[in-house]
Amino acid sequence: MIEGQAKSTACPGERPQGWQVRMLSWRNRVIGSQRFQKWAAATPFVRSIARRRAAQLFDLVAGFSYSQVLLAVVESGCVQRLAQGPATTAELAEIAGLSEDACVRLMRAAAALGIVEEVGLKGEASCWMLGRHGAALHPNEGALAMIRHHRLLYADLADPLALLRADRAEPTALQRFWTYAGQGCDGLDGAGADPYSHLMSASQAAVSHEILAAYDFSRHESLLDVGGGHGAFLSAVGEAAPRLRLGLFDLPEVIEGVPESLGADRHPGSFLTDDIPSGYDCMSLVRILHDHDDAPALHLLKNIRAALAPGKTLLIGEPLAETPGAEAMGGAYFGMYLWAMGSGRPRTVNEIRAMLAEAGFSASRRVSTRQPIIASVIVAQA
Ligand SMILES: C[S@@+](CC[C@H](N)C(=O)[O-])C[C@H]1O[C@@H](n2cnc3c(N)ncnc32)[C@H](O)[C@@H]1O
Repeated sequence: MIEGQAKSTACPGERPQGWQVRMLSWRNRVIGSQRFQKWAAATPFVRSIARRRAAQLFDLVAGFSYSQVLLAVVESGCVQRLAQGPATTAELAEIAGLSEDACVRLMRAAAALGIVEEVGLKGEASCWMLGRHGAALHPNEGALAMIRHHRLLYADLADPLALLRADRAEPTALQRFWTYAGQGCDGLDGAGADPYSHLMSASQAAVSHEILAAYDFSRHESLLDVGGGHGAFLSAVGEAAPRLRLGLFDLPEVIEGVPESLGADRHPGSFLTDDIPSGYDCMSLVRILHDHDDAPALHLLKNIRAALAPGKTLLIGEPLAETPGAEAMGGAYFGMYLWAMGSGRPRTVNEIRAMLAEAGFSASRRVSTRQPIIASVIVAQA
């Protein structure tokens, strides 16, 4: 489904000003007052709102602990074992290398988060199966890979103020992982690209699913995926549109790992220092633009514009900042992740459209996706 107009995302000028700011200040004074809090807790109907808000605030305070419970049940192999059916505490304790006491503590924590559920089986003291979140999670290899990968982000965020005060001048765990990040055009180093290329391939299925449900590539003759990694996105597009001629542009070290079976033309190079090859009527940037600060991101868009004939198409697919209903994903998750990575920022749809116009694209529009928390799509015409 294609929207004619980009959905409006607040620009700084559209944010609350003047009397609205005074109203918000009044609201904050009321919410923060002990008298109001006591009144809200004691008043029927308002009480249920107050409880919900208190629970949300508690989740904010304790969320880091929830994420570590998730890491423990995934890394221990318990989620994968429970995907095959219920298991006893004794069996899970053995798989996880834990005492039964520790295992019960972990499982109860995971049950409270909806990852597992405690069930009664005849003759067993305690037995467990997957909960709602565990059931959704276990077949999602990409999400499981990201949960493990988050060890690095967790380490970088151990002292969040120190991370921010370093102003990206100190090396971080994430910067060492994403070897191309934070090095600018001159010091670019794709060596050691295998770990991130595998992580990207593992987490690509959900992204290509969203993009392919939103956009029909069979209207094109050829597609160059810029920053295409090991070709997971191209492979999914190739299945959906078998007549499309495929090309993949990425750093030479990454291109080496592209399987022959992909059947795509390979173009090794850096989109920051080399020209993008021409001769394609569509190009894609999937989870690329947000990796780069504004100057290199604009350079990349200009580079692509120069390689596309007038009227030809660029598709950008990535999660966006200020996505309604998924604001925390953009500002709080990607904002901090990309800061720690040393390069890039999440952008709103309007920020990307403004950059596309500056790069010389004649038109752009947002295409709705079913799960914008995974990927949004912007399509531009050269
Ligand atoms: C976050 S990954 C996304 C990979 C893929 N598009 C996906 O969604 O799975 C970023 C990709 O951009 C590539 N990349 C980073 N800097 C690059 C550059 N200067 N030139 C070409 N490719 C680059 C990386 O090697 C990596 O494959």
